[in-house]
Amino acid sequence: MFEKSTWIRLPRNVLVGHEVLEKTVDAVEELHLTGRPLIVTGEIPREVAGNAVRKQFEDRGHDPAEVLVEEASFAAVQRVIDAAEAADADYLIGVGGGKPIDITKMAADERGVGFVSVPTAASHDGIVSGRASVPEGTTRHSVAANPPVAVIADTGIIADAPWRLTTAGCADIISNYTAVKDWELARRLQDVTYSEYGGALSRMTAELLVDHAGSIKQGLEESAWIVVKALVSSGVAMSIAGTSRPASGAEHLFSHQLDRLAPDAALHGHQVGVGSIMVEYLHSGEHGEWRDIRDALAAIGAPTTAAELGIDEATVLEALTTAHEIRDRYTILGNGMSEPAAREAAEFTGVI
Ligand SMILES: NC(=O)C1=CN([C@@H]2O[C@H](COP(=O)(O)OP(=O)(O)OC[C@H]3O[C@@H](n4cnc5c(N)ncnc54)[C@H](O)[C@@H]3O)[C@@H](O)[C@H]2O)C=CC1
Ligand SMILES: O=C(CO)COP(=O)(O)O
Ligand SMILES: [Zn+2]
Repeated sequence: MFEKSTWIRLPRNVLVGHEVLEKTVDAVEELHLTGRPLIVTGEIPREVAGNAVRKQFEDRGHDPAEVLVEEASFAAVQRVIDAAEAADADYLIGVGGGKPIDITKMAADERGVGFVSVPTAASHDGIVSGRASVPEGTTRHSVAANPPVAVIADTGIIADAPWRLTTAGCADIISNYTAVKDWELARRLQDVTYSEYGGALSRMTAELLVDHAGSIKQGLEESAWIVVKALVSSGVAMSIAGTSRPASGAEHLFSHQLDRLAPDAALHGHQVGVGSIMVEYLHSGEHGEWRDIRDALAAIGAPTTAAELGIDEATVLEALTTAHEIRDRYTILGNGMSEPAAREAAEFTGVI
């Protein structure tokens, strides 16, 4: 008897392009979201877009409340829930990079209200996804949450953001290559549920981005367009799969461990990119495709070494040898790498 079922949650309105920020209220009204919004943002994103969003709602007779968050943590989620309760907010608007957007996503889910995603940087593929990534103690949760009901990605704002944020988003996409390999491996070895569509979409997104690498250039709004479209596509792959697996394998475990060992040393996307070089080496050996990953990262100007990340050799090795402990997710790391094996992989690939 056929007993499978799936529930794919996707955003309804996805606006990407020039000056779409001005259409935020239109996109919200079209969804019949009514009542009071709570804008969740950080210091910089507030300047870049939050204040403009706030004014737009005020001009249209809404009365937005606001709360600032800077870190991805369960305490920050609780602060946003408390702020939403105090303001009697009917829906939430996350404005910023990956952290405010993840926090907004979880707080909205907890309160059972809708949320709108307003990315101010193309730095991560959580813009559209129904997942949030939050550290807690020695572990890192990939939390299921409802995806945004609307996404407003203004390519003018995103093109003006520091270039390193865009290269981080590209690297987050390039890491899909190894994430999908880990997922396939987990299917073969552990009978983990695999989605052909989620895997194929994720891999195709990385391939398209690499094919367009030559047109991804600093200051060009068209580059922001290419990268945001890829981030949307990668987020949809996660939603189709119902897990972050299509976009998060051993290279993400490595990055999550770096976040613990060297907090705020480097951007999420840059860390997963460097992780991806080594993880590809572990998958396919010295003659494998790790050089292609390294060269694709270098072509868009993302870091390919520990030194470029600003992280020392010992920390890289500790992150590699302990990454498998971060969560119960089977990857090429298996039950863990020995220190000599980690050193060999990091040295052979030129990461250290
Ligand atoms: N939910 C999901 O599926 C995913 C979640 N993530 C999570 O997202 C986070 C990483 O995202 P990031 O954006 O790197 O972190 P972030 O939100 O900390 O942003 C990085 C920095 O860029 C600044 N910034 C943002 N927009 C700017 C602009 N227009 N101009 C100048 N500065 C600007 C922020 O203030 C911050 O200092 C991590 O917590 C990661 O785990 C990453 C990928 C997928
Ligand atoms: O960063 C991610 C995809 O790019 C997802 O991270 P998690 O697996 O921690 O949810
Ligand atoms: Zn990521």
